[in-house]
Amino acid sequence: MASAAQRPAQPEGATGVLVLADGTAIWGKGFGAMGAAVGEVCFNTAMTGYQEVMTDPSYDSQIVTFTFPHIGNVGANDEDVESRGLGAVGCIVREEVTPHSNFRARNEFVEWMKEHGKIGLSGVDTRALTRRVRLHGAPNAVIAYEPSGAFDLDALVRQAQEWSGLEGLDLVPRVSRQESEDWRGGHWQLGFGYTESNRERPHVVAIDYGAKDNIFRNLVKAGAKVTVVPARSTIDEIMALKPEGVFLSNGPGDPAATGEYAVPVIRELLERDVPLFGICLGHQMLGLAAGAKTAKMHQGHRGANHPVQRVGEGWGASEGLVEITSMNHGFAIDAETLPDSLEQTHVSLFDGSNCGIAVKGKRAFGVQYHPEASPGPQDSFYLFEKFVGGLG
Ligand SMILES: NC(=O)CC[C@H](N)C(=O)O
Repeated sequence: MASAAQRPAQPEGATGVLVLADGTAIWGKGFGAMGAAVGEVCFNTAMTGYQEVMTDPSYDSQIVTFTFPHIGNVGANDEDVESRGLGAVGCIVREEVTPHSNFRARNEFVEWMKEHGKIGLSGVDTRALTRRVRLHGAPNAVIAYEPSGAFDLDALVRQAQEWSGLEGLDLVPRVSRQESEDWRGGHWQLGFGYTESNRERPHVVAIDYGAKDNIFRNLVKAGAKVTVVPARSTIDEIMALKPEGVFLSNGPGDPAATGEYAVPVIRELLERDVPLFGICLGHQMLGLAAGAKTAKMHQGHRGANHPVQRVGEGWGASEGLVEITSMNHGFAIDAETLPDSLEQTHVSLFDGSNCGIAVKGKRAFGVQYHPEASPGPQDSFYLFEKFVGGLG
């Protein structure tokens, strides 16, 4: 740990700080909610969609460094959110947030951050921080905002050091719905907002491990009736809803730490030949249920421009098709551990890591990336059509 003497002095006017578990203090200007929050520092390379990123429940216990320097300049609205205020605990940005300029804005980003209890830090050399994450992996840290500028750095360092880290941590119970929900919202249209659907089938039961709302909107857009159920729903509770397919959502934390309640249910669904579609955490847990293993990545993949190649038979492999995708994950299925029952359908063109699996002989597949985008490109919508279109 860096001693107080090794740390650069607090600059004049600094009201925010990021303190890494190794004792490094990175100063800036605080905004949003006051206080301190612990999490893993990651970086996201998307140029747009900061509200969606900040409200993606998969980011629970993470502090997002935005590599794009101008964040907050389209303000905040009530529509571009992916959950009811869950998601990242804080964000780090290069430039100070300026007043918004956008016809859809209803609020300033700094006010919105405050209302959602999220801490912001601006004026940080985000290139240097991103480089540090790339070279040394994602550090545990505390982000803190105190308008008076009075910080107890030693206490913040201790807080960062005492945190368990994401590996082995199950965060799903914190973010999952506690009650089932009849989901009706469809896609968004300029001037109309979100559309509504009254379809009754095919019926998809979506297990909420910390889901992004746009996944449900995409299922609706693809023609499904969606019932969202809590993460700890039992196999009997799920089957009582007579699902024609079950969707396994994204979510925060370590997939291997959910093994006690989520993975056995997924294994049972597989045995009963229920069609399955998993995204991100749901994909990882589908892999675990089928016998594969997951591992923590060095720095993870987060952004809206990640190229993925289709390599599976019947998935466009022969045409060499590539999708540009939205990603947010720090764990991945280790392709070396895929059992014979699983086929690798997609791989990352950045590092060759696993990005898709299909269970041979069953209608069950998953992707590591976010085909619902939000933010990001919509190249992968075909996956929703493939899942919903194949039901019933
Ligand atoms: N977006 C997600 O579902 C993330 C899955 C998992 N928490 C990971 O970081 O890899």
